[in-house]
Amino acid sequence: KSPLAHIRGPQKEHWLKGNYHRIFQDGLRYNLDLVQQYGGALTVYALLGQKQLYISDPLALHHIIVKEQHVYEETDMFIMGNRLIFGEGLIATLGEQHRKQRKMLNPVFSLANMRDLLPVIQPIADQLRTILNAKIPADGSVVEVNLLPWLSRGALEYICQAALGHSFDTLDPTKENEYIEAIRTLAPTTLRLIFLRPFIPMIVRRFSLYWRNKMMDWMPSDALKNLRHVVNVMDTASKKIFAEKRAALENEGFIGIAGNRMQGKDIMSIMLRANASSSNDDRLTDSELLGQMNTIIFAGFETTTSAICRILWILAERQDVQARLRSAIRKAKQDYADAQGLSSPWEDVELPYDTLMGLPYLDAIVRETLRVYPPTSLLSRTARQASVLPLHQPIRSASGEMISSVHVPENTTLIISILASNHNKEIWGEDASKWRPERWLSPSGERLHLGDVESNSTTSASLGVKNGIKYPGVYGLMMTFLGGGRACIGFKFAEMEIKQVLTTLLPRIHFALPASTDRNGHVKEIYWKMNGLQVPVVRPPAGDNVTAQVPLDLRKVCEHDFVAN
Ligand code: HEM
Repeated sequence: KSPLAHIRGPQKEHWLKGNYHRIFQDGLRYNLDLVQQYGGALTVYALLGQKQLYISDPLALHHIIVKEQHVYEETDMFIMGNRLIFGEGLIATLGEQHRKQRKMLNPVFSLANMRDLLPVIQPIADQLRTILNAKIPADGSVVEVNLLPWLSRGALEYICQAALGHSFDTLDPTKENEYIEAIRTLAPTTLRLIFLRPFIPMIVRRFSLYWRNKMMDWMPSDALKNLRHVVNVMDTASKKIFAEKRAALENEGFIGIAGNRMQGKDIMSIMLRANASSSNDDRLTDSELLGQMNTIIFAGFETTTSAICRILWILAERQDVQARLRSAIRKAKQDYADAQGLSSPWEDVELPYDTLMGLPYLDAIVRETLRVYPPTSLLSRTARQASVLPLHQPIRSASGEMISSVHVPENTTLIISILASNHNKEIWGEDASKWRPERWLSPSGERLHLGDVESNSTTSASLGVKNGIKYPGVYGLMMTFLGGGRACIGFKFAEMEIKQVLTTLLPRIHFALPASTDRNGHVKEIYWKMNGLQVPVVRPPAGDNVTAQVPLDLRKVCEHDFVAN
């Protein structure tokens, strides 16, 4: 009998899909209810009835992602699938090879390098604002704009310029670029092929590249052929950029494609320089360096787009919060302009990195949104050997006794519930599921968060710590960017980008939920699906519940859009 048999969980709900359709598709409430009913460790049925563990207990997660990370690794399906698409980058390697890559790459994402990258993303955020402004009527009336494609194009441009030091003019839809199109279509294409993912390890192990290509030719799947095209385009483009940077490094002593603003301060250039000056043991191969390029761009694009969309949607709904945030941004920009003797309109003032990152109310809004609505809500791991997971909070077993550890058989798949961890009432309080940015602020409005990896403080006042128990997350002790050796390497970049976009858009643009009605009198109601990532759609009857979109009403900002002094 499986040691998992006595761990409780929901009944199988579909002979083929188990509970997966409820968990991964549209399942925010479903996921939270599971944990409410069964606790921090439960079993669920995956495809074809396989039992998996679903974990949100803080101590168990500490074991999975920190203490026994070598046991609980990414699944073969994830690693092999990513290797086929991205090459030998961070999300396609395990164990010692992954550790070596992180050793090289962690310093590349240092605070000092983020400071250097802020001036790169500022003009792009300005360009986005100019584009949106051009759509807004000058007479103060409202226009409905689907923000998703614009925020997504912006996110792609920030990460391409930051990672490659190269502009693809992504915000100009008239300038088509094959590489950008490939990156943009990658996620939807792989989503269409999700049913093939479980077979990837078997196919990779049994068939050579020649036969895999033949199988692709024979299979009547446009999505599969499109994926092969996308991968080829990404591969060709990344090799070309890589060769240019390598040549620049060798010829000129710094890396930078002619005409770029970066002068070798982009992520790839920093990485190439660090690699060139490292010892033989630490040095990454060309194929590993190349593998990071598309990985970083892909990992940093949809996630931040989803986060920015979510914040703007919340601000559109919560006009009081929008006004308070806009006022805080005005004050910060005016103060900075006064201190520097700047004469430009306050709306156009660019805040330096430390001021931007230190704005308390902005910080509270970003943190609270990423906590309550983590863009990546669920992750998988495989137990590479049998192990025991201790639990902070005991659970009731199928036979009724309370147990405080779970025996995990070798090859068990585990689901890490970032969502349920961030909603844990024991850690975050009874109102854990409520979006309340004030929880990150002291009564006098100062920043309260003490839980970042850089912070040494773990006082009892610290948010995210209860009686010494905390999640091992790198950001505010929440699990949004994970923790341990595979934590998100780009979380500081994501935070900077989100804050820069908000401080650029809010001074001139007012956001509201769409108010106009269709011919049947229905208003568009935005609903967030949970399909792996959080995806905004418009609910029927005004929408189709499928097409990803964020339609909001935009207008010029006027004086009553600020908090009265
Ligand atoms: C709000 C935005 C973001 C969220 C919520 C997010 C979340 C995450 C999470 C949960 C992981 C762990 C995945 C796993 O273990 O399977 C991860 C890994 C990763 N993220 Fe992010 N991320 C964001 C933005 C970014 C950005 C902007 C970049 C690049 C600049 C980036 C680059 C990466 C990379 C390369 C990894 C793989 C790390 C490794 O395996 O060592 N992410 N991210």
